[in-house]
Amino acid sequence: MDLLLQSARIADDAPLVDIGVDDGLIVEISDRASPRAATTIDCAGRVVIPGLIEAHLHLDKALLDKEQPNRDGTLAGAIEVTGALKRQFTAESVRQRARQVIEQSIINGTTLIRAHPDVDPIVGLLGVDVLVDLREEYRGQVDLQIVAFPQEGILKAPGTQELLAEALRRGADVIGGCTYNEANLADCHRHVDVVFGLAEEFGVPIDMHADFADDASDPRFALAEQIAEVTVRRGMSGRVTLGHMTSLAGRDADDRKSALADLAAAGVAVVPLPATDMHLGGRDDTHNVRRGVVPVADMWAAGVRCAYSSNNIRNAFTPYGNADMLDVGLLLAQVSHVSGAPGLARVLDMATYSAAAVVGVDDRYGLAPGCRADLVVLSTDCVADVLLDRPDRCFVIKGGRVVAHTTRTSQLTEVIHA
Ligand SMILES: O=c1cc[nH]c(=O)[nH]1
Repeated sequence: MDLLLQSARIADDAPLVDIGVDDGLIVEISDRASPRAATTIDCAGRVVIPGLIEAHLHLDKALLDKEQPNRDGTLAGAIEVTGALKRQFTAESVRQRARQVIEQSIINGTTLIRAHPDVDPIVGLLGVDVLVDLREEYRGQVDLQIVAFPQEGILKAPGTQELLAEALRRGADVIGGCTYNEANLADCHRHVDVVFGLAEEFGVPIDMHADFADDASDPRFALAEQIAEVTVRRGMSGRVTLGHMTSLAGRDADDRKSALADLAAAGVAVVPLPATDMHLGGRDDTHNVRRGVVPVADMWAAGVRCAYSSNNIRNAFTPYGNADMLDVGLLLAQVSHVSGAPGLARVLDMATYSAAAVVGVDDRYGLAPGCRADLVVLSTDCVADVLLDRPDRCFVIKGGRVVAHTTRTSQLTEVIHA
């Protein structure tokens, strides 16, 4: 056996287990596995979870906030500032910033990142090319999926459709979209058609930014039902994901329920990005400022497959973040009025099992014999408290190999009484 995790907590209502790993896979979970292993980690009752999945991250645009912040805090402001900064991007600058965030992610227990590099006439395929290289460089430490993302629109930025096709030829795994950045509703519909056409031509899944606005009063930001209909008609159920979808929060309850029912029936997944959605949303509200995050309890009730993610790290879209999925999960819980063990477990599920289904790697994901050994040992002894405790990622294991560990120099902390 290559690796043995002894005395691991994988459920609060069951005894501790030993987890045996061989050849990159979990081969045994039992109350006492054979102690013969090349490497043994004594978990001493600490929680082990499957690797965290960052389902939506703009690595190419990370860490730009010191260069130029977003002056008015709006989505339009973020696109404008970043559009200007993009003109100075070089392969080296993108690589260096992306590497920093990839390594932060690994240290924080992420074992798969779905990255959305911009593809447009400003940057061309720079981000895609750099990420294709980084996908190889980090193979075995973290899996990278690459989404070709038309941030500037497709109809609005002529030449983008051809660049998207070339990105897929050069190795992008997923076709992206950005419906909200088209000039009118007809172009939004054409945008959706182009994206589905490319998905069919290249046999790839779809992951679009859509309905990113405070409310759905402008039909350009109310495409949920149309995308659900196209998904079913074009036989793409289970292969379409939509990021943001914040305008769902601004619809009245019945309308939202109906849109979510359509998305669930069509097998369309939704990924809220709470740090960005809250930061950019509600900017015109003078009182009772909106939270601007799609209500997760309604998605759960409707049966919509969902994940959450960081989206951006420290740039004009999101001037926060440490690429830490547990941090973002706690934010999502707080923003969404989620409390109690069952609710918090569902939020954690959105970063693990449900996220694995969203990005299409759920076949051998999890804590069971036969699953890939992508695991995180946390400095807490209670599964229900994983989000609340903000635990250290003591060991991060990718494909059965320890790829990061955090060692506290002192475990002793105490209050000094007068
Ligand atoms: O369109 C968007 C929205 C959020 N973050 C981005 O990078 N792009």
